[in-house]
Amino acid sequence: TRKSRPQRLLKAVEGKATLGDPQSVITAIDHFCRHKEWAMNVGDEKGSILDSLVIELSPVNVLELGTYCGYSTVRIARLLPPGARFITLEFNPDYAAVARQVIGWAGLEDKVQLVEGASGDWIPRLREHFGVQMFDLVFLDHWKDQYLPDTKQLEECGLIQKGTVLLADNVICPGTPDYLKYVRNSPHYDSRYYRSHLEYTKVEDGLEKSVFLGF
Ligand SMILES: Cn1ncc2cc([C@H](O)c3cccc(CNC(=O)c4cc(-c5ccc(F)cc5)cc(O)c4O)c3)ccc21
Ligand SMILES: [Mg+2]
Repeated sequence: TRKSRPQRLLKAVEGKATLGDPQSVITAIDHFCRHKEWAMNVGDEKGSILDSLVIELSPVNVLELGTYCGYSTVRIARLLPPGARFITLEFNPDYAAVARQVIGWAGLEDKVQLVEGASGDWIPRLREHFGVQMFDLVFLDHWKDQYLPDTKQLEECGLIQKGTVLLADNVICPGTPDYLKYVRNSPHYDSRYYRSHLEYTKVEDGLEKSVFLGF
């Protein structure tokens, strides 16, 4: 059977990137998606905004919802301080299999814990299973209608505390209207929109950064 898009993307990494060099993995994926076959990675333009926020925050505990092929996982993990803990949740086993290899090519497997399963099932178990108390940064990039329920569940589980930064991809395209309304209207969040473009296109999209102010 024909290879899947994630498998074709992985082939491009294996053919172009240098083993153990995260930047070459990022460059190989961006080149493949811009010139060969579009894929829903956060991409280079929004990725640069993500980079600057990770560098500024220097987070110790990071959660990513929606690994896909591991592109944003590599972007984030390559910038984390030693001893940081990074959990990324992926429910699709084919995506998870490709992501493990992409993360491995970047030489970042020791910095990332890829957990196979759905966010809603895992969020209530992160504290006792991984001994994590709270997250400094949560990157939301999974099903767009899951951003809001998962944010509420993270609040209820005490995994979002004063200072936690939520960074949401695709708040314009495909769009996350209910989530956006919530974080922008809630007195408990200080929210800001970083205008950009849908990965590898001229279509408007952007990232929403929301800092939890405490209850
Ligand atoms: C519950 N749970 N827990 C873990 C978990 C993990 C997943 C998967 O990683 C997964 C699978 C399919 C879709 C997504 C969401 N991503 C998107 O849908 C998206 C679309 C576009 C776009 C934009 C314009 C188009 F024309 C087409 C697609 C651009 C983007 O950047 C995207 O992120 C995520 C799903 C649910 C999960
Ligand atoms: Mg996205």
